[in-house]
Amino acid sequence: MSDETRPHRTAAVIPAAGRGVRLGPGAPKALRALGGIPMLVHAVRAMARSRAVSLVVVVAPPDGADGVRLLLDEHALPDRTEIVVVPGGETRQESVRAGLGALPQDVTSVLIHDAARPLVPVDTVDSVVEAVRDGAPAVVPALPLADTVKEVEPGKPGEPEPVVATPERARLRAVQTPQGFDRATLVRAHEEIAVAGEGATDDAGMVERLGVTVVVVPGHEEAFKVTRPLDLVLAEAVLARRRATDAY
Ligand SMILES: Nc1ccn([C@@H]2O[C@H](COP(=O)(O)OP(=O)(O)OP(=O)(O)O)[C@@H](O)[C@H]2O)c(=O)n1
Ligand SMILES: C[C@](O)(CO)[C@H](O)COP(=O)(O)O
Repeated sequence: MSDETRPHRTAAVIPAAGRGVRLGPGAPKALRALGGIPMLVHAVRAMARSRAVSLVVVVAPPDGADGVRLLLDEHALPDRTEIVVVPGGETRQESVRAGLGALPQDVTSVLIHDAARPLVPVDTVDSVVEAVRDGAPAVVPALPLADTVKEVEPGKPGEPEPVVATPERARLRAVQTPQGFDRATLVRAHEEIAVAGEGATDDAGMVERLGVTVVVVPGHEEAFKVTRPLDLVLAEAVLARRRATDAY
């Protein structure tokens, strides 16, 4: 079967194996409550809300896959979406690779979505899926920046850092997830691109290093990443507003 006639199947991989150090002490971030429900459950529901996504692979903390499976079984999730749980790794990149390894043969495109972005709207998910299905090998949702950004020469902790450049803000975008990929392209990036230390901060960056074009579609303010304590305050407020106005 040629690529044009092969049926599309889209899966989402949710890396959820991080500790959440910047959020402060407590359970792994993905398991912390947002509106009384673990952040991970919100993220799985956000992917499952897209009719294009028929499989979600959750990448759990390395020693927590059984616990995450039990937790997901306790919450209502759509029957039409298959959910698989695998253990993750020490870096985000290792965790994503573990998720990719769990995909069945028939999956043609993959979304990688942070558990830490629990409130991404379904329209954002669908616009990423659509761009991949239309032929883009790599797609990221993104927003223009409100702040001016400086490039600095990192110095010693506590010392002022010299500014080396001010990139033109109009050309910058803050990138979110889900990031969508042609499966073969993303797998190749994870096989060929080695990133030292903490690993790559996003998957699209690895695909860029292959020399493959990554395109941007509009992101959404509510797809923000819960990273620090103030983000959790904002997420609770957004969720409370949704619950008051939607059947959420
Ligand atoms: N070894 C890791 C590290 C991160 N992640 C996941 O990657 C996403 C984005 O990472 P981030 O927001 O940085 O989460 P943490 O690594 O948990 O945060 P921190 O850096 O504050 O510890 C999260 O859903 C996180 O669970 C992962 O699956 N495996
Ligand atoms: C993938 C990502 O969410 C895109 O903005 C981001 O790079 C993740 O970074 P983190 O430091 O691992 O949270």
